[in-house]
Amino acid sequence: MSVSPMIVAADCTGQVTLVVGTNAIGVTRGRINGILKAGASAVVVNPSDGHVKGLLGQFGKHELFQLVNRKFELSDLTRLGRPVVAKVVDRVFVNLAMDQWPLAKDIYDQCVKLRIPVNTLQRPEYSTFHLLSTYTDPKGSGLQIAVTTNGQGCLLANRIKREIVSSLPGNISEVVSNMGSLRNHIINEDQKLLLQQHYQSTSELAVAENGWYGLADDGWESHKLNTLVHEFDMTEREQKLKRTRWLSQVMEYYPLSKLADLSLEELENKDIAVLKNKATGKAEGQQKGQATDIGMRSNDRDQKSVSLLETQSAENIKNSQQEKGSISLVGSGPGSISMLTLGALQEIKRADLILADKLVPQAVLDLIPSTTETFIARKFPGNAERAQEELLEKGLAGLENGLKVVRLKQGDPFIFGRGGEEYSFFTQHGYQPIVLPGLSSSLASTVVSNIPATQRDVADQVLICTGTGRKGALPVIPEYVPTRTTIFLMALHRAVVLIEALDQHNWDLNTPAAIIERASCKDQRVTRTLLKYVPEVVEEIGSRPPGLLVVGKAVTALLSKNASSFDDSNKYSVEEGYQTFSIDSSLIV
Ligand SMILES: O=C(O)CCc1c2[nH]c(c1CC(=O)O)Cc1[nH]c(c(CC(=O)O)c1CCC(=O)O)Cc1[nH]c(c(CC(=O)O)c1CCC(=O)O)Cc1[nH]c(c(CCC(=O)O)c1CC(=O)O)C2
Ligand SMILES: C[S@@+](CC[C@H](N)C(=O)[O-])C[C@H]1O[C@@H](n2cnc3c(N)ncnc32)[C@H](O)[C@@H]1O
Repeated sequence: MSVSPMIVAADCTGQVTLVVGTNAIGVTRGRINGILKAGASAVVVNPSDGHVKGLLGQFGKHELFQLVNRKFELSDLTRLGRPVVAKVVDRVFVNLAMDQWPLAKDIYDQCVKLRIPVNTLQRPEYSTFHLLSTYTDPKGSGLQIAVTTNGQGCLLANRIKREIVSSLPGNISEVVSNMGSLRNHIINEDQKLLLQQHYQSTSELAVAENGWYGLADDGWESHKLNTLVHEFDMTEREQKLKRTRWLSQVMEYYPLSKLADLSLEELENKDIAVLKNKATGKAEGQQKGQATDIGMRSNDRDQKSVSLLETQSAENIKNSQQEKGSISLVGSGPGSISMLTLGALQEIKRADLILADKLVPQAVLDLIPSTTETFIARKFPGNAERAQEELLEKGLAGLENGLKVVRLKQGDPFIFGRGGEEYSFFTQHGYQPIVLPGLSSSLASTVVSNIPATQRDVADQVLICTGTGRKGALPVIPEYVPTRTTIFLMALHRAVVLIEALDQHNWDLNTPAAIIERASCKDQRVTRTLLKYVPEVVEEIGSRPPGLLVVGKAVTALLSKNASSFDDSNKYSVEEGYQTFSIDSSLIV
């Protein structure tokens, strides 16, 4: 297995960092700056020279900066440090000229012996750690982004870091600050209360795995994100942890830029979370159903603040009292907008009211005109049924007010999308829904993962099956057919019980399997393995929802022999990313 250095965020508060030499003064200044910003003392050991004057001018007044004006001695490593660690320094940067490499090697050898982390400029062989190209949010939200190419060139790392930072929403600082304060508030309120209640009656305080938060963080361990919660008979603990769980779901699923506005009461409110533009009614001069330019909409969407949980604007209701509304159930495909049908695109443009699945990704949501009321169902574990009811009620209210209502569903409406139920609901209320098919993730995910769902001499049939039935029940387990490709949806959060059930029904556990997450999205991940390893692999790689499980020989049919042989010493392979081709925006009118 290839080795990659461990990337950590080291808390250096109060530590002592030695800087030996001031060669490459620009780098030295950067090092000192970084040390001081991390709350550590920077002790520069260097005989007087021009650089020293400049350094004193820049850092001399900083209480954590110290200059030792003399040649370096090895004993500095064990006498300039903190008394609490017997004066051994905590970290060393060596910035000596190339002709002083013997001293650099001596320092390195001594640091290794004393277990002091050491970085020697331009000498990775004399370094036990290296710095990364780092972005720190200047607004102080706490967000930091670090990139390393591990020796392939710091300029490249800098360029990649800039690309990543520029791809973030403009309000990312507010997103991080807001979500951080919500999380701390909830943990301090809910979990502390539970901790007190829970531990007043038991002696479990001693139980090792309960850290400060006191409770297993099922909200934060990603593979447990979708653990089943029995909606109508939650335990007191589940009730109290509901806000924690919903916060982790919102962090995982909601458009990033919208998290800056999420408020505490919106995590408590049983109603549907909404993404609604504060503007009332339609844009100036825009007639209902008239397509407007996407460029204007997308700018508006970023500039206008968006609030959650508001009812339909009075303007919309006034404008449409006189007409009978219409409803369409629209499949939005697996995620990439290149897989949106033209029909779906047109419905999105012409809707007055959009009721979206939480799984509909931001790329598709961004196509929605900024003046369109948009509601995202909060179908989190433990709230699926209630959110469904509220969504239908909102749809009915819109129809009765004469609106063009679009129920924007993930993938295809009739593949595990409750499309049939919704069709019946609206028909029973006197509205004839139009249903527009979408590319289901079940089949699209095999294509984008190079898995031919059927192929001569490999697979002559395909089965799409749920991993989770009503109230979390297991489905009727299908028979094992060696020439079948089986695609399990809503299955990864319960891989253990599902694979146990397949085993009990004589499935060959050595059948190739693929965990496909966020298919067709930029952060797609395809993990190939064998059926028997799936539960432990799911736990090891964590969850990047939504994801599904494909089982069958087709999983490795297009791979080379050695790329598809898995065993106890090589249990899985991972492919990251999907190079979606860019869509010509002139096609999106
Ligand atoms: O991690 C995973 O493996 C998938 C977890 C996952 C589930 N639902 C989900 C996802 C996708 C996601 O959130 O990423 C998310 C999910 N489940 C469903 C939908 C479609 C919709 O509600 O409009 C959606 C997407 C909703 C949205 O995006 O807003 C539909 C659903 N949930 C369920 C079923 C099966 C059924 O009710 O017969 C069905 C299909 C019904 C049909 O055939 O049309 C049941 C289900 N799915 C699931 C659970 C356990 C967790 C939960 O309570 O939601 C449960 C238990 C329950 O709802 O009672 C798992
Ligand atoms: C309730 S089903 C909705 C299926 C949707 N109607 C369709 O046709 O794709 C939700 C499940 O679809 C799967 N899913 C949806 N989008 C996905 C994606 N982009 N990549 C992988 N799996 C996806 C996951 O298994 C998720 O648990």
